[in-house]
Amino acid sequence: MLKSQTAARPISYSQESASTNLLGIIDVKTKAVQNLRDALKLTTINRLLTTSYDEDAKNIERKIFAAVYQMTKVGLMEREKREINAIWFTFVGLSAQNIRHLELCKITDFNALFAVTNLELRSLADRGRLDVETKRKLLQSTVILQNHWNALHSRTSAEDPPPGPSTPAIVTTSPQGYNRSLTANGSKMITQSNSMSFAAAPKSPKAARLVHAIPHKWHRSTKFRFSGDAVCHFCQRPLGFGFLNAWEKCRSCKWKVHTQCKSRVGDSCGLTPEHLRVLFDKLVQENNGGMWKDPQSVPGSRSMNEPAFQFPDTAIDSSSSTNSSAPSTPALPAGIATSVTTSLTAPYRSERKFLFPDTENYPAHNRLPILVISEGDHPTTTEIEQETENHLKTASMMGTVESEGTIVAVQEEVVEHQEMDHEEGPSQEAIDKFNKRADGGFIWERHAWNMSTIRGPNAQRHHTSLFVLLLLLSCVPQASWNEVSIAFDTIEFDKQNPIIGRGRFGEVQRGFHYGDVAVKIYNMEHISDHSKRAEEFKLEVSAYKNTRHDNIALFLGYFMTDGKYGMVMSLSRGSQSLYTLIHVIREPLDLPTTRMIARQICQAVSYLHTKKILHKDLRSKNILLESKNKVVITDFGILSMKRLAYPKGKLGWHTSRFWANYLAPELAMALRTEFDEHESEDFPFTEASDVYAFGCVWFEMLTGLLSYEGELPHQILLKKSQGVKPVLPNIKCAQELKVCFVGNSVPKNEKKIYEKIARFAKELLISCWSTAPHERPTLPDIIAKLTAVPKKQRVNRSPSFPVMMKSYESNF
Ligand SMILES: Nc1ncnc2c1ncn2[C@@H]1O[C@H](COP(=O)(O)OP(=O)(O)OP(=O)(O)O)[C@@H](O)[C@H]1O
Repeated sequence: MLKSQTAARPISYSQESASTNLLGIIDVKTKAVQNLRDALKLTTINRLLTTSYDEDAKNIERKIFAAVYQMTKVGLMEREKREINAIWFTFVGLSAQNIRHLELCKITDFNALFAVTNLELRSLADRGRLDVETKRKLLQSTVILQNHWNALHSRTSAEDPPPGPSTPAIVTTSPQGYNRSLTANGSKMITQSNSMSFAAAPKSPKAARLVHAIPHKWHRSTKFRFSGDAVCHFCQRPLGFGFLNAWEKCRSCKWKVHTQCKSRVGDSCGLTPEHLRVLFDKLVQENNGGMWKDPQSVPGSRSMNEPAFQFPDTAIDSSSSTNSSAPSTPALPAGIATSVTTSLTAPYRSERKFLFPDTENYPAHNRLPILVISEGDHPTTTEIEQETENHLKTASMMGTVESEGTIVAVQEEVVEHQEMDHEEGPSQEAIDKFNKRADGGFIWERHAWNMSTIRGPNAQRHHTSLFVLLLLLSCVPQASWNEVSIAFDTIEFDKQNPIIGRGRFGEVQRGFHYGDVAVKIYNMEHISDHSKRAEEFKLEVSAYKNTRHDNIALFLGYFMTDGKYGMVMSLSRGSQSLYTLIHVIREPLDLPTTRMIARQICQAVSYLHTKKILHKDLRSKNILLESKNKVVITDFGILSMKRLAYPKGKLGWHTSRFWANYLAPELAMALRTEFDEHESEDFPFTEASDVYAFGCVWFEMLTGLLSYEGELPHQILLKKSQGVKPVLPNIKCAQELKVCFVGNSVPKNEKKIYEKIARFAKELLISCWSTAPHERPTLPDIIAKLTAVPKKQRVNRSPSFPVMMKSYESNF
């Protein structure tokens, strides 16, 4: 039976060459690979992928998988893993181009292949424009491979430590300075998809569990709690409100528990953000080649408000046990499963993922952060609550993706009158704080945020410069602030049409001050201590004050008068942003224009980075069209988590519309449900997160669409946290790029150049969207690439381009 089938379906050329190539590797890993070669000889791809195959075929299949599995155990090098992966894909029927695409999407070995969910794989296949049949084969073969993998794993786990696809050695470093090497044995997969029936993975032997002992650092809260909604992480009962609550909070893992529950929690607090970062580096960047794992599978999910990473040894209540009756597979949030009701409290789940042993149950407080969209000035809390409620009701009723809600509120009158000191720089207190930081142990300060400092791992490198900057602010003769201070009453505001627009952090008015100017009046209500507002405002403005770049809105001066805090800048004549051009006027940009704008954005942001300033809010709305061949960027360094948390309430973050669309995955992962002053200081904005945002703007210019267009903010957060990248939709951009995304027919004689340009555009996009921040290109790299982009002989011009942008051909 077996022989006759083999004879009927000879191995195709590609399979033969696949197995021949394989031999090169196999020489070194003889025994294991010999099995694979034998197995490959016995079968054909068609049989492998048919759903109704007979017993013999199944046996052959098993042999293949057993061989592949064995092979992975013999300790392959990265290159070999990559090669085998490519051979496997060839064997499955993927073309070299398909394989290249998957590799670009970080599917370079089995680990990476198994780390993506079925849905993600489908999306990757769509993005790579795999034809229907190849896509089917890829999906099906992956499921089969994984299925066998699990079966083999369960058979061998008793004898060997299972080498499964997500069993990396993890090294965590604790603040106490000890290193430990952890091996996540017994990785487990769960499935919610009916189409997949993975063999149940066995529980790992007790001895192989991770041991994790970082003592909690409890401190008793003396805060007055307005809301009684927060629950004890241990017993899940309310913590209480007012002063009548007796609860304590761990400074490391942020668990809040009743005092009486504390003794039952155990003394292992899990992973601090620092641990998480190291762990992520190991898991995500090294093992998965940039693909985010499911937040539940790695302790990094702590950053999404999950509880500390608890292992069975330290399990604290029945709900965290695998034997618990608590549902371990809660509903998939909307946006992942198509018809699932939108739920803001839905825990993160995905179709197929690895879990560390005994960790799949997380308590119910594991929530997605809520983003309340506010346009214009700060809405009142009631408005926000009402809006959110309506929003949720609609979303849950419809079960579909709807557009974002918008709250536009009238600016509350600023009643406070404050004594202003025009002459002062930041206070001595602020400078002392920075001194302290420069001296020794680094403390994240709120000022550091607002000063748009370089964050995260780079901070150590940069805080000295920050200190220098502050020192300059204080030591430079007072005149430097005086020179740029403008008396409010010397500004003439346009009486007819004063307001240019309102943003989340203030409004921009048209004015005259020795020429036309734009005056941005800041909301400073998020600083409750009035005496600190001026200082805070100056720190924000200092980011502008110290910049001089052709593509950055020109700072002319500032004022602080009668509770009004404002900045005067050059008026961008069109008062039109890139956002308006792309999404309101809906102007398709031709390639030279796209390239020119992109280059100018990169130059400006790169300049900010050299000044140790992070933009933190780079998006098309903050890119103004200054003239026909010039853009300027604004709104940099203003965004802070404290601002987003205002007004305080039980609800989440009050963000501008589409804020989540531009948020780098690591930021989405770091976003918690509640604002915590100490945690938010550590929000990981970096140069790389600015590069990610640039990728989104690049995407917008290419496609005329926002990334994740039409999706609700929390769905976007969820997808980002799971490494699901936006699907490339139909492209409305210039003809030369269309070929890349939708394969439109192009003149034959220009096809090659079109393809080259398109490939460049796409690769730039993919690299900026790398999940691992360190894999994103730097801005100078991007500028170099943009400069080298192939040029087309004839430029397609957009006839309906706005007045200020008639032609850019001359630039190229
Ligand atoms: N220098 C400027 N010249 C002309 N128009 C400007 C200038 N700066 C900002 N604007 C316009 O003023 C409006 C409000 O800008 P602002 O930066 O306050 O908010 P936004 O970016 O639109 O919204 P948000 O900050 O909430 O995302 C925008 O339409 C923007 O294009």
